[in-house]
Amino acid sequence: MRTSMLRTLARRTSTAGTRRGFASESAPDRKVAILGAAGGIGQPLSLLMKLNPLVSRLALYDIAGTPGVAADVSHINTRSEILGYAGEEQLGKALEGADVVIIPAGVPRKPGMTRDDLFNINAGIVKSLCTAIAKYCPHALVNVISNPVNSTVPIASEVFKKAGTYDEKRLFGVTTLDVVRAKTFYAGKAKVNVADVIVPVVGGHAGVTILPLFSQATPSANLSSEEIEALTKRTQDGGTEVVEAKAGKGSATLSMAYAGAIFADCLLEWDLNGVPGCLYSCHSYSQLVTEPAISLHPRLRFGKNGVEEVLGLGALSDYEKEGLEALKPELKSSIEKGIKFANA
Ligand SMILES: NC(=O)c1ccc[n+]([C@@H]2O[C@H](COP(=O)([O-])OP(=O)(O)OC[C@H]3O[C@@H](n4cnc5c(N)ncnc54)[C@H](O)[C@@H]3O)[C@@H](O)[C@H]2O)c1
Ligand SMILES: O=C(O)C[C@H](O)C(=O)O
Repeated sequence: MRTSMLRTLARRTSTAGTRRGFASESAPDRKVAILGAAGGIGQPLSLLMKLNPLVSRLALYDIAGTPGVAADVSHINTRSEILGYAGEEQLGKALEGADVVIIPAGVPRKPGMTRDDLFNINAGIVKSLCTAIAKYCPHALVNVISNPVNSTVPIASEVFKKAGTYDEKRLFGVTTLDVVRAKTFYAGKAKVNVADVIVPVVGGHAGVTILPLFSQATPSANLSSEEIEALTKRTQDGGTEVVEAKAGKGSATLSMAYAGAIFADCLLEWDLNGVPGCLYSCHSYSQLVTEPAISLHPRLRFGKNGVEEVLGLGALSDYEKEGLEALKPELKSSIEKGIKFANA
């Protein structure tokens, strides 16, 4: 269902000039803030969020470079008003009244690095941005993209706990890109229409902590265990595949912007607008933190107050059961590292 978003957006924007071409005035006012908006992910994500008719105000914040991005994006003839903010002194204004905050701020990997190698720089960035979120928009839904996600989300939750604003139902690590990849790779191997594919992915967002559940993939296909293992490995190494192909010029940006945009769209439609009975079956890393097991659940049901129900893992194959046991120590230690940093 999510994959139809861009087609829908394209259709809506292509009818510009008609009443239907823009979000109706009756759609609720929704402010989305992107922190790190001038970066490799931030720019295409700003574009995609500008195309989303559920957004009425889009605040683009970065330490520098946002006036240009904001001027550029603001010329697109869609509903949202674009607000550009640069420099720490403008962070509060960027966040005030935000319903959804998306954080792609921070440094990306180069070949040979792990995501955890980014911790020293990105942990501090996420901590300070979340401190500001707690102050200026404590009830926002917060989507953390900055790596290492397995540690930055715990940092965010600790900051919010200290500020008294923590709501486990409103904080998300964006691992949607793993789902996007799993669907693409599975469709290619199973020779099925990618638009029809559903693959739950559980765990965290780094190497073996990413666990795609191909045994539950639909449409089902008769893949061999070798093929399933190869698909699993490719999904786990998808980020590295891009980092190596970019050869020092960063990591996934365009596919990440897409993944970040569809997840935010899901929250805007299903959570904030309370569309009933919807199930987002492809993500997430939520409600985690002190209890890693909780973060392993892939399916979330959204309601007006964020996550309303966390559904179970479903039946796992023996291979997936092994993968699940293998990922727990690394995920747990990354979570603990984040918690320790936030409380130091
Ligand atoms: N969760 C995922 O699946 C996923 C996927 C891809 C990348 N990432 C991560 O996203 C992050 C960003 O990647 P990128 O390719 O866009 O990097 P980038 O270097 O191109 O952009 C990062 C942006 O963050 C900004 N920034 C730095 N400090 C900031 C601060 N304190 N406040 C606001 N903005 C700040 C920079 O100015 C820059 O514009 C990296 O940590 C990367 O590892 C995560
Ligand atoms: O691999 C990275 O460093 C970026 C991101 O986490 C990804 O999965 O593409």
